[in-house]
Amino acid sequence: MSETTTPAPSTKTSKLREKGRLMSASEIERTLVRLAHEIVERNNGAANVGLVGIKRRGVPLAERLGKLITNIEKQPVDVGTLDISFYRDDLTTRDVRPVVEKGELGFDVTGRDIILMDDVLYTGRTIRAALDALFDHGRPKSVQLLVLIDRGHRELPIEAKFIGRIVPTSRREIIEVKLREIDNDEQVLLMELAD
Ligand SMILES: O=P(O)(O)OC[C@H]1O[C@H](OP(=O)(O)OP(=O)(O)O)[C@H](O)[C@@H]1O
Ligand SMILES: O=c1cc[nH]c(=O)[nH]1
Repeated sequence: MSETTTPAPSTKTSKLREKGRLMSASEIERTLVRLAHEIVERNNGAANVGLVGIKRRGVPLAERLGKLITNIEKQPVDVGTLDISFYRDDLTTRDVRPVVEKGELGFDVTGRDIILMDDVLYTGRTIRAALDALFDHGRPKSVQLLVLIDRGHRELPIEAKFIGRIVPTSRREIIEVKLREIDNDEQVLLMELAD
């Protein structure tokens, strides 16, 4: 993947201040229950569905949705992982390239209805890289995108089919999704770059 863009201000190099909480733990849970039902409804069940989470926070989302769908449909659902990391050329973050890390996805995606999932959808570049990576593993029948938060500012023609919450944002704002499996915390915060 050789592609450049001007990213959101990096949470790793910039001072951020909290503007408010967008979702609590119980709101995240209820949203995932709703999304599980939507996936089943729009795919006429889950027999051909496979879930693929993008590291890092797409992975616990995929695992949780896998359990929820299994409970609804009373049959197991395949859950896999794609590892997309960002290569930042310098710490001023003017130049960012999504990099696909080599590794097993976990199941054969060929002919399957794949629900690709991540925590935040912003420019769409992570998803674009994930789609390339997914097709390196096989040829799905369909790929449907699920995100917990859609914050707008797309730079590519990529849209989610399943959305937890649409949050209009400015480019100075950042969505921080915290999940207990990774962050030992569970909430969604709206942050802003401090002056
Ligand atoms: O639509 P995009 O502009 O590609 O942005 C969305 C991506 O940004 C975040 O990852 P981040 O780089 O913050 O890494 P992290 O998940 O490891 O914190 C988020 O988890 C998405 O994967
Ligand atoms: O606000 C943003 C933008 C990209 N990725 C995030 O996690 N939050």
